[in-house]
Amino acid sequence: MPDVLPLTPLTSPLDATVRPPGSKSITNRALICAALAPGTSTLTGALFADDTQAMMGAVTALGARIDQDPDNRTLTVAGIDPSTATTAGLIDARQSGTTSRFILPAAALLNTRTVVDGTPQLRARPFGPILDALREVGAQVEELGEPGYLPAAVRGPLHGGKVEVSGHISSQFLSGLLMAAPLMRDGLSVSLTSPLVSVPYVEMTRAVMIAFGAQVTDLDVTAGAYTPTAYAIEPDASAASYFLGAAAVAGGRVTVSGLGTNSLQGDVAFADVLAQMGATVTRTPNSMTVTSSGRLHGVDVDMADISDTAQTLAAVAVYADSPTRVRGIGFIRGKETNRVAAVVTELRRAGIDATEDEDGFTIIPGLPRPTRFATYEDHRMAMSLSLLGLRSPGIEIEDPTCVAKTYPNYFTDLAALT
Ligand SMILES: O=C(O)C1=C[C@@H](OP(=O)(O)O)[C@@H](O)[C@H](O)C1
Ligand SMILES: C=C(OP(=O)(O)O)C(=O)O
Repeated sequence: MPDVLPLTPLTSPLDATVRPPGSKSITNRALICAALAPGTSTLTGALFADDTQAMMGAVTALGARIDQDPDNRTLTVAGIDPSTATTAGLIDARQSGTTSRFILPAAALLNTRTVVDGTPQLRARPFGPILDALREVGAQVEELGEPGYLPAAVRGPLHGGKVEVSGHISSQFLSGLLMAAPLMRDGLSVSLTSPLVSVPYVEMTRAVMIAFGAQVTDLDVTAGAYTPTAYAIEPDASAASYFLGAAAVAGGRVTVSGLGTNSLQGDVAFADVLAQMGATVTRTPNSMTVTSSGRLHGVDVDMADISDTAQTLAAVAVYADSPTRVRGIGFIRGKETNRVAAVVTELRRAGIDATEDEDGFTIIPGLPRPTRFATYEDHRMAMSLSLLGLRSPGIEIEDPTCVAKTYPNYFTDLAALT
């Protein structure tokens, strides 16, 4: 992959079927549950990318053993008994929010000290709420850098019981606590101290936990154990947004296979936003299709539940016939980069009238000029802005390999669409 990737606009409408790689969020949840289930679990359809390699390294550090079979997208996991396991002592969560926020409570189940750290990008993201909650449930927590940030050390065991956690910064704190909770002495009952963002991810957490034999109702988890399980992981719905967005931008039809009406992922609702913009969306139990003439209307939409697709929408909105306002996503300023500022800055450099709002952004459609887009070490900046290259000449993507965080073959799969 070159340092800068030039893109060539399509000359005819799309007519393609694509199956994105496995869901990052489901893979990393299944890895946690499998690692905490004494015995052998098999995960099929798994994602092989930087974020899931980070999680594999993390659970391995806690004593789980993983056999990777990338050709068959399968992981075989031999889980641990946290009451007797010992840790390798240091976990590098790399750039991965899910790995870091999910492994902290899991590591804190063990009666030995684990340090969790990550890249400078991850060190800049918030951890205060989960570190405070872990103290409340019995962990010894050391904040080794800035208070409320990585690196941090944790040591258990955890008595569990009642705990409060905020919901407005990230749902990952809650998901991480819930997944460790069956192994806490008293189980766990969580109260939220602020409104929850990314709600569908918590529903996903419960679904994966239940598949591995946990007892969880709403935010209450009963003490018990995980059961080793054979678990099938569906394709990544956030990744699918780029291909569905491609159909909207370039016109034509794109079908995403493996993501149907019963998906665990909230991000499948991105297709409904495209429908509001004028595209046609059809779903079957095992696929979704977007068909578009390329003529789109702007929308006013709250994306607090599906914020990983907000940048995708920003790219699509450039080609609508009226402005698009995205609300409810102020918290994405704390993701891989400040995503509100980054997307607005890059679209403005392309001559598009985009503005930052307190809780999101507004995009006034226009004709993008040839632009070399910066990507801020954010896979979603690269994948979203690539959609402009399908319709407008002279679009280039800097540092295209940053997509390796969740989708190493993205640009190959994008090229294969045509
Ligand atoms: O739980 C998860 O798997 C995720 C939750 C979301 O994060 P927040 O809860 O921080 O919004 C999402 O952006 C992230 O990509 C994956
Ligand atoms: C926010 C993201 O990832 P994470 O929080 O898991 O690092 C993402 O994949 O867009």
